Amino acid sequence: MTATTVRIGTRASALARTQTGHVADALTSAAAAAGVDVRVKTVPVTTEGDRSRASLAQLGGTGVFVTALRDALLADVCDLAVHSLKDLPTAPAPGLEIVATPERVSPLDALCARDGLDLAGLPRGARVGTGSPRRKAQLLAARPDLEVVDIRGNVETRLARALGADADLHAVVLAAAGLARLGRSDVVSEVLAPDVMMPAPGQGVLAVEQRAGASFPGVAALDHIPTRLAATAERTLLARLEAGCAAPVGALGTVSDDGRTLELQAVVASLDGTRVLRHGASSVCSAAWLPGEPRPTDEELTASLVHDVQSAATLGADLADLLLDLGAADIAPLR
Ligand SMILES: NCc1[nH]cc(CCC(=O)O)c1CC(=O)O
Repeated sequence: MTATTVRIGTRASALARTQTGHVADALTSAAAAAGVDVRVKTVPVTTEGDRSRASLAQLGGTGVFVTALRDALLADVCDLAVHSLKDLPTAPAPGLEIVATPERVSPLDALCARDGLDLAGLPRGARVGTGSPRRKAQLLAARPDLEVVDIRGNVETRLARALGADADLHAVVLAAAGLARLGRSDVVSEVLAPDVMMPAPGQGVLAVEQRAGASFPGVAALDHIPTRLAATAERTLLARLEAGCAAPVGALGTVSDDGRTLELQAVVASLDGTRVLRHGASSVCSAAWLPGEPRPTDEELTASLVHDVQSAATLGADLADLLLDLGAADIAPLR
């Protein structure tokens, strides 16, 4: 049997390489289970987001990590690209499609503080680092006394600001998923609950992107249905708010264990944390997929999946409309 070679483009950062490695391993196993011999070749790609020292807000946020990988896909330099879904603009990319969202790791944010302190235990006026307006707003809503410091850089650089020998901050806030993928969950002093720190839409979800219409063995099997439904609701909400990834907007979708309900919670906050709009809604799912049971075949899934994805999108759009009716655009700079 001849092996099919699949080229996966990846950014050079440790987080990107780890994420790509997870997907590459899962792809090789899924293809092998289907009786296909797949060799994965990793193609390194550099992006503006990796090169620049400017803050995310300065760079304009949306898409800085993504464009070079997408160009590589379109130029046929690679076959698949692995993105953090939360870094992907909500607008569809012409000529490309997201073919799989593997099972989500934790969606939540994590406080990494000196001396293992939790948020409530930080001293008055403590300096906490984050480059994210969403995290800043919610930190200030919980603890108005904190001094939130704008920071940038890869995960290790940011951790060093709070935990390194020359630390100048009391704590930093990072995505729990990124830390888990890097094997650095040991530095987490508190996983922040969504009623304190609503995560970014798509946080903790990986998106596997390809040229539209392409087909590589094993890739479709990487898709995790509850993850796709949650991500669809979160990202449709973000798109309907016309908000970018630098807007102070959080959202979290959760599929119930019986597969019958998709719950969506969302937060829109003012940048100084003094006003926080929080709402939730839910929709009914077909329960065609149940956690712990083997994944149905695509043929079995298609009709119910199309229906569930559509309901998830409607849930996100309706919750966004409700937030807009309640004054979301007056509270937060959405664009
Ligand atoms: N914007 C950078 C980024 N993009 C994805 C992750 C973490 C992993 C994820 O959310 O999937 C991070 C780092 C962070 O926010 O701490």
